[in-house]
Amino acid sequence: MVLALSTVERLTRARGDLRMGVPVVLTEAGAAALVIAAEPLTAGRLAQLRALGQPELVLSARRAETLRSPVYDGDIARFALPDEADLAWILAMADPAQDLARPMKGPFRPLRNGSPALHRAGLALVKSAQLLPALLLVRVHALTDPDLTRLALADIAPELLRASPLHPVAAARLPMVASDAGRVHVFRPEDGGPEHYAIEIGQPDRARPVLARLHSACFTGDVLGSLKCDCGPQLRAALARMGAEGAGVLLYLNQEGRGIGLANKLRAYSLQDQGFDTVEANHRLGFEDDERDFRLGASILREMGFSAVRLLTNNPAKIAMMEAMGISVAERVPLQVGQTAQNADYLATKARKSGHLL
Ligand SMILES: Nc1nc2c(ncn2[C@@H]2O[C@H](COP(=O)(O)OP(=O)(O)OP(=O)(O)O)[C@@H](O)[C@H]2O)c(=O)[nH]1
Ligand SMILES: [Zn+2]
Repeated sequence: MVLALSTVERLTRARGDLRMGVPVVLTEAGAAALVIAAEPLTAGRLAQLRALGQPELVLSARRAETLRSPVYDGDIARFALPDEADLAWILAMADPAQDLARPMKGPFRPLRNGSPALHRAGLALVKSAQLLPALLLVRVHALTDPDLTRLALADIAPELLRASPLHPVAAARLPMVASDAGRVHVFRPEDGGPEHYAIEIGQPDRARPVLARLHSACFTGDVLGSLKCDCGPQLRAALARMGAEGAGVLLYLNQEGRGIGLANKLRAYSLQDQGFDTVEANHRLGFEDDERDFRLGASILREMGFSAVRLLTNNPAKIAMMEAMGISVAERVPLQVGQTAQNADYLATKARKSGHLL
């Protein structure tokens, strides 16, 4: 008997492979390519790739623009990998950490012939694995290695890379400082991705708009008391308000660093120490300003039986996404706490560039 894996199962496996530094096979109408993420690349794997053919380096357009290299393929850029390029060169192309100290010098050899479809799909996959958006691609003809995960181009559709349906797995009563009547629910996505949590306070009436907060994980702010952002005070103020009103629901979404993960957020913090603001830092790393999928929050709310919220937020994008997902926002409840000397510039940048309400 043959057990065929579903597309979602192969996508999840591919993300794991890429994070380990294992190549994945992408196919499209007879063409095939091996892709491997730049971040976990080793010298041994690089040598194996070179033995198979001429590797191409793929970066996001944002990263290529930072390197002042022309971009021919819209949101991505392809380069010939120079024969003399070693691991350090590839990492310096991928990671902006040393951009100022040791600027990368061109001329780079951008590629513009042939279809960039496999390159683009590979980069989306690498990014969804929360790795720096940079990869090597080698075109191959016949591929015999049955151990490698294979994906067809159609498997890497944007909707498949996003959060998959979530289901409740466990819940328990949790008395908290903010309220005796707390209950924590864990939701697990079908694609094996990170779990997300709902903290229910009291017994909110499902027939009326519930006081709700969509909180994105911030290890540095929530746990360490970082002064660089306002997340910790926002988390505690939201719970306190729900405790005072006697009812509410706070979703704790594991979308650390606006969806780029803690490692990349710390890379962004290092760039901020070099003088770039929070948005510029994300762009230099090759990410968009905000890589979160707020549909996640709406689906958990719906799963819990809520259809209308009084949303604690200063972010209009969260309100728009709730409405688009059929959760009506009866009221925006501002959440302005935790301003410090160290986060004044950060909050001002969010207001100026990301449309946050003050
Ligand atoms: N990439 C990146 N992420 C950051 C930075 N500072 C904070 N974060 C992350 O930003 C997110 C903030 O989450 P929220 O407080 O839910 O979002 P918000 O968009 O500010 O909206 P509201 O607080 O609801 O107004 C968390 O995931 C933090 O980890 C930064 O400088 N760079
Ligand atoms: Zn934070």
